[in-house]
Amino acid sequence: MHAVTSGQAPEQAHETVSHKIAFIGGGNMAQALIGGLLAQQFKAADITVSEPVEALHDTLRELGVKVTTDNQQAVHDARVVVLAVKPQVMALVLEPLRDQFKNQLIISIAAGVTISTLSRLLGNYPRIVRAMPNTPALIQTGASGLYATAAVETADRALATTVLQAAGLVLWVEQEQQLDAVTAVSGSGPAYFFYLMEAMIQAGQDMGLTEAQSKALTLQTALGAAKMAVNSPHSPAQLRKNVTSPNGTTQAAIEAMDATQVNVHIQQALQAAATRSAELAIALEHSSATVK
Ligand SMILES: NC(=O)C1=CN([C@@H]2O[C@H](COP(=O)(O)OP(=O)(O)OC[C@H]3O[C@@H](n4cnc5c(N)ncnc54)[C@H](OP(=O)(O)O)[C@@H]3O)[C@@H](O)[C@H]2O)C=CC1
Ligand SMILES: O=C(O)[C@@H]1CCC=N1
Repeated sequence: MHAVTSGQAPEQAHETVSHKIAFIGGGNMAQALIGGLLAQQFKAADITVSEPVEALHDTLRELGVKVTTDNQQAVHDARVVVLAVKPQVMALVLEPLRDQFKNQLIISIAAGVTISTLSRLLGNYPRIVRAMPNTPALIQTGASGLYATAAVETADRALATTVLQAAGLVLWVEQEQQLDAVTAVSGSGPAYFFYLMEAMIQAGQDMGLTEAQSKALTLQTALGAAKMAVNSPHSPAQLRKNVTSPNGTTQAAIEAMDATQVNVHIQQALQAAATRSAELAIALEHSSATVK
């Protein structure tokens, strides 16, 4: 795997790039990525979002971007097209766009939709990068896994890196299958931490704290633990041991987690996410319509 951390993008990315970006689908993940782009060097006037749900238009317009319901119009002048619709509707979305791509780099962020499926749906259009970002993109602390076939040129890889780097960490994988693992770890990952936060906030309340108190303590602890894990030379395992005094309170908590094999359940949960990603890939491989 090749990691490209956030910060200065490769030099090629800044050559003759107009940065005109079209998003097909303007939901949660598109909005998160747009938030990251706007916080970096990208101009709102260069971003067009095609989104059929009128209720989302005001939210999108507040970001300053152009909003349309016409996918063909959105992709027409774009240099980069981000496919940000659900995997299940990708075939329906791409069918009318099949002949619209001439000079655009396509970045698909849809879980489980393979390059071969995208390429087939687009009449063998070659300039496709798959990316798996996550919602902290909104605050430029996202993490994205990227994959492209060997046919995709360096300049297009650099451009994809530039776009996703606006959202945070970029990491290229060498095999497309690894995107299933990326999806399980970081694509879906924010949800697992929110799930843990929900449980901790509830536990604090059950033990006598107010909701506000428990929430404040839980969120600050999550922030502190994440910052320590990112900045410390020690592994997460060592940092955990540092909190765990012999026969103390943390040991009691960890023993309770080990007794019910919480770690095994977490591994099984991530495996389920990766399996679902692979299932979507298989279901969509020969599809020309919607898939469950
Ligand atoms: N949410 C996340 O954390 C992440 C999501 N992803 C991927 O991003 C993609 C989008 O996910 P997310 O943003 O959560 O989904 P959302 O449902 O929030 O956004 C997708 C939007 O696309 C709209 N849409 C449906 N059909 C079309 C069409 N024909 N043309 C244009 N837009 C259309 C949807 O409208 P409607 O509601 O009417 O269908 C919806 O508003 C998915 O493929 C997902 O796998 C990747 C990484 C993380
Ligand atoms: O849940 C999903 O399918 C999408 C992909 C990764 C995060 N959300």
